[in-house]
Amino acid sequence: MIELRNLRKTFHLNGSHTVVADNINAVFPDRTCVAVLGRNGAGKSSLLQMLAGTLDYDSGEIVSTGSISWPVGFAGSCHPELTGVQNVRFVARVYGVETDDLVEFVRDFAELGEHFNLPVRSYSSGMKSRLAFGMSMGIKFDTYLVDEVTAVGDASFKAKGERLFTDRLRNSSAIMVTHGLGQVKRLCQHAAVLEDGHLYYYTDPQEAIRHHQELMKSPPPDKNRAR
Ligand SMILES: Nc1ncnc2c1ncn2[C@@H]1O[C@H](COP(=O)(O)OP(=O)(O)OP(=O)(O)O)[C@@H](O)[C@H]1O
Repeated sequence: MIELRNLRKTFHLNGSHTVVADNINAVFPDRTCVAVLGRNGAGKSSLLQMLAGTLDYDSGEIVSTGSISWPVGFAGSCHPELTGVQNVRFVARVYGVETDDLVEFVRDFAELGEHFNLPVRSYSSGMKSRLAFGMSMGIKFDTYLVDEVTAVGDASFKAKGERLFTDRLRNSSAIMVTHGLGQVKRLCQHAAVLEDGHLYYYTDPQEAIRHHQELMKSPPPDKNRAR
């Protein structure tokens, strides 16, 4: 379970202030996959980073009862100068899991071939995502944070990724940022919409999708206005 209590986050850049979380209160329950929808720039990735503990917030609290993954997404969470294998070994040690088991799991899942033994800086963005997704899914977390990454690869790879993710969801939760509404319907039991610093939480994903689609018809709010 993860609970947000009056979570507030503002970015300050060149004299402008962007409020991405305006005193958000929400509970993400155990063993539930929750989609986070919202327009570009709403603050979805920032929210995942705050949940992972990699981004500070201004005020409020994030209370959690279990382990939380790093946010798995396109923005590489791997060291570019290390090979795929070295990155996996490093992560295995950090999270205290059996190193060889995780290497074999990721080798099998990510299908990187020879690249697995080459520096990550030589990978395509899809390869990096496959490596990061494989590493994350190879470790048993109570909550997986996923940022669009299941959209990576060709149709058969996507299906494979989704099967693995679905398997993990039997025992874990996930908070998944996605623009893929089909995926929300297939994978998520709940969904939330982030708009103008507010998080609208729905126990029926269809309602969240309707809300999101309605919002997308109107221009974005002025995030820089004083409040
Ligand atoms: N380090 C930063 N400094 C200043 N502003 C930032 C920083 N990081 C993000 N922002 C701004 O905060 C807002 C939210 O960004 P974020 O990446 O969280 O949005 P998002 O909903 O994930 O967007 P997308 O759907 O495009 O990926 C954007 O306006 C972005 O420009």
